[in-house]
Amino acid sequence: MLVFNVGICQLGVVADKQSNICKARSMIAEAADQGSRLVVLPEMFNCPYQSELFSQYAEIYPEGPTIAMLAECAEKHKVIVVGGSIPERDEVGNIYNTCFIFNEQGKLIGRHRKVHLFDVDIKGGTVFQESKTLVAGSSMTLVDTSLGKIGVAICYDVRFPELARTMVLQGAEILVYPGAFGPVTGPAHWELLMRARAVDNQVYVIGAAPALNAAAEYKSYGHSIIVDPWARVLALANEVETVITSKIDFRTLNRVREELPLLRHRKPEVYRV
Ligand SMILES: O=C(O)CCC(=O)C(=O)O
Repeated sequence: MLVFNVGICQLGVVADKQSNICKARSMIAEAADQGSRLVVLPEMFNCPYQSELFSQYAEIYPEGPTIAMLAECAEKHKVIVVGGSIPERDEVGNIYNTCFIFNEQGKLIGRHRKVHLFDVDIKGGTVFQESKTLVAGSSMTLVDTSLGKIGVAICYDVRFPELARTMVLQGAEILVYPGAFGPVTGPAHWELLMRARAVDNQVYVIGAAPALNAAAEYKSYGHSIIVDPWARVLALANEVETVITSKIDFRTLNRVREELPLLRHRKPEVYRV
């Protein structure tokens, strides 16, 4: 499909899992009512973003109320749902930061387990150790959909341009990043990174963040964003709970790639380390 709308549900995550699920359900409906064919949720939308809580909120596919809600909403509203992320437990007890992706029939078409875990210690700023409780995924996630090829990665994964480039070289036309940047790196890097991945790769980029919850231990920067292949910001939230939408038009992507043929001008033989 050449032209369609996409929506982001920037929901405020609270401690009560059931409330998060209900909120996601109603915001997906709102995005669909506004004409979105692809609806994106934020990282860890059923659970406060705290390592020690991930196990308590985790679900095992195909069980679990969050996973069931995503499938139901996709089928009911006939939309593709990129289900942000939730803690996922596998059969041997490992926990991943996982995005489940459902098509318009409510069928699972992809599952991205966050590849790059957020283990940082920024002096005077953010300290986070996802690897204390999470296991990293080990593969790239590209899904074929009725709207085109979509690459999905999660939050800190956006800092690795190689991942985005590889997805684009394999045909991705939209890169979707559920994320949850904080108050330190958010203002400094969130929009920059989303626009950088768009301009580097001449793709649409969608970054979906939770709204700011002032009572939460980890405070999301919000600022969900939709960027076009010329790195223009098509829609940008502030920090409050909201649905944002924008039109995606693949004629823009084709024109940008035709006029400025970056991807054809690459010289991979020069880039070897
Ligand atoms: O890369 C950043 O600055 C933030 C990353 C993050 O919050 C995450 O990966 O969950």
